[in-house]
Amino acid sequence: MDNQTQKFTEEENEGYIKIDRYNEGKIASIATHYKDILEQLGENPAREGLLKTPERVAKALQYLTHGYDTKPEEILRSAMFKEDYSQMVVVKDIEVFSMCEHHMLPFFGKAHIAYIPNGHIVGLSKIPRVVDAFARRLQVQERLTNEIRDCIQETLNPAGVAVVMECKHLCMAMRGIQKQNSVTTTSAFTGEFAKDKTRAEFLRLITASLH
Ligand SMILES: Nc1nc2c(ncn2[C@@H]2O[C@H](COP(=O)(O)OP(=O)(O)OP(=O)(O)O)[C@@H](O)[C@H]2O)c(=O)[nH]1
Ligand SMILES: [Zn+2]
Repeated sequence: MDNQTQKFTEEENEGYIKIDRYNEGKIASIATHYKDILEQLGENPAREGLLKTPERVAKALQYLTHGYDTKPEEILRSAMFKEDYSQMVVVKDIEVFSMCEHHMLPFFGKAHIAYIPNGHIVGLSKIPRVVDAFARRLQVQERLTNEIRDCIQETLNPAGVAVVMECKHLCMAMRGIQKQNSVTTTSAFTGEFAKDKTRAEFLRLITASLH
């Protein structure tokens, strides 16, 4: 890879990325389009405050979609440990920032995730890292919820996975229907969480965090 195509530094085989370098070619191209967009909006891209805006927006967009360059399964695989623990592990109140694929406006909120180990546990930080890997793409909340569930289920092979996500969508708040307080809840379960009792225990553990 040359400097034009290598935009981020991949951390040693762990599938996630640290943004300390942008794809300069793409930044320049996206910035050119944003200069045009500013003009179309009736702005003057040559005024001082806007001079660097097209480039800033291009970098921000590249950051906000950097999940495409991650390998969520490898994030999990990089810290899986054999452990004889078979109770529910819950990581709750994970901040989520994503962008809806319809309007490219943010949606954000929290994810609550549980799994029941089946021989292996995973490094706790890797669960929020998987959330970010899928959230930092153009998404709908439903697909984001399912992708996180499927990645954990298929990679860690636990006895069950539960994902509950609550988000506010700015495309519903600052435009369109303009409902500032509505929150969307999505959920996805596998394995043991299909059972009412297990699911109820998970929901009880996250109740205080729910909207
Ligand atoms: N199911 C789902 N819908 C979403 C999500 N994010 C945004 N949307 C919706 O996507 C829909 C797109 O509908 P359209 O009618 O094509 O777009 P629009 O004319 O801008 O619609 P309004 O937002 O109602 O003004 C809207 O209803 C949005 O609320 C999401 O994560 N999940
Ligand atoms: Zn939207």
